[in-house]
Amino acid sequence: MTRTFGQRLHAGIEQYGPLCVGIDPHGFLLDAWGLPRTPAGLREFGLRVVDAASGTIGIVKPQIAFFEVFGAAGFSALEEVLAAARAAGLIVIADAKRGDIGSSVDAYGDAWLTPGSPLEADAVTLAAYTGTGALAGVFDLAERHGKGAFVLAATSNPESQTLQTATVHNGDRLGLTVAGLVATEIDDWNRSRAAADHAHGRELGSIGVVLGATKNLLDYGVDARSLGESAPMMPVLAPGFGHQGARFDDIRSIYGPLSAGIVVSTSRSALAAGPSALSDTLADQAAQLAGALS
Ligand SMILES: O=c1ccn([C@@H]2O[C@H](COP(=O)(O)O)[C@@H](O)[C@H]2O)c(=O)[nH]1
Repeated sequence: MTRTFGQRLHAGIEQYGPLCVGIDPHGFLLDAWGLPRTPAGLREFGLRVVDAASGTIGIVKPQIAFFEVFGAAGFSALEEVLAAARAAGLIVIADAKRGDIGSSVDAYGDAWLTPGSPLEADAVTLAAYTGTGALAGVFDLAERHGKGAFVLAATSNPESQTLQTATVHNGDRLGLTVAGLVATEIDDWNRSRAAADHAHGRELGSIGVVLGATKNLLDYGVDARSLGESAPMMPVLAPGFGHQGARFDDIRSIYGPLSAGIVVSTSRSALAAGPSALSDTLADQAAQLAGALS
């Protein structure tokens, strides 16, 4: 029986903690790492992050945009990095932020989540501007293959506020913010799947949301306290630490009970350590995180 993504994520967090390092080959980081700003540089950068993460933490998150810059050659480098990360037993979240009408977004699901696909990852990030219902085909595909997805709800950037705090003005979700609506609908999805598949007793759902750590979630209309009571609990991908200003010590106050299913993402604040110190830096960050969550 294929384990669900939620089960694999839960096991990974139990073993290594919730730290996830981004594979974000910014130009300034390639320079600092002594690597060229070319597809070969990206490949080397990605493989070194995989090496440093392997055996130290459990999750990596390649930022697809940096690979896309180089077209086919960038994607070829990415394919090697994804394969190496998965072969090392890391959980790979492709931060691709895909979204479209259902008939097209399904193809994104095929690309990122189908076993054997050149870009196979364990989970992909999605954007719900077309409505979370449009993403249902990807959620179904993910479930069939033991994969996952994280849907943008309250993003960490300052520009997100006006759109994501706009309120729903009709239907049975009247008064929810856009961020709250996405989080509620994803929570509902996980609960409906658990009900359909009760025998597995899942601890974490397989479809999660992105909730930026730089935000007061209640201001965005996301009630972490009530969402955290759901079974299975919706996993949360949490960017915004370090470079964007959020601190591990604030996790419990930001995410409340959702902290139990959180994936804590750091990119620049870890990667700035450079390739030879990266493994130690990740170990330090993982220890700080464990302290903050104890
Ligand atoms: O709301 C969001 C969604 C995604 N991200 C991505 O996470 C990393 C953050 O990088 P840092 O260097 O740790 O700031 C990056 O890939 C973003 O695209 C996000 O920051 N916020």
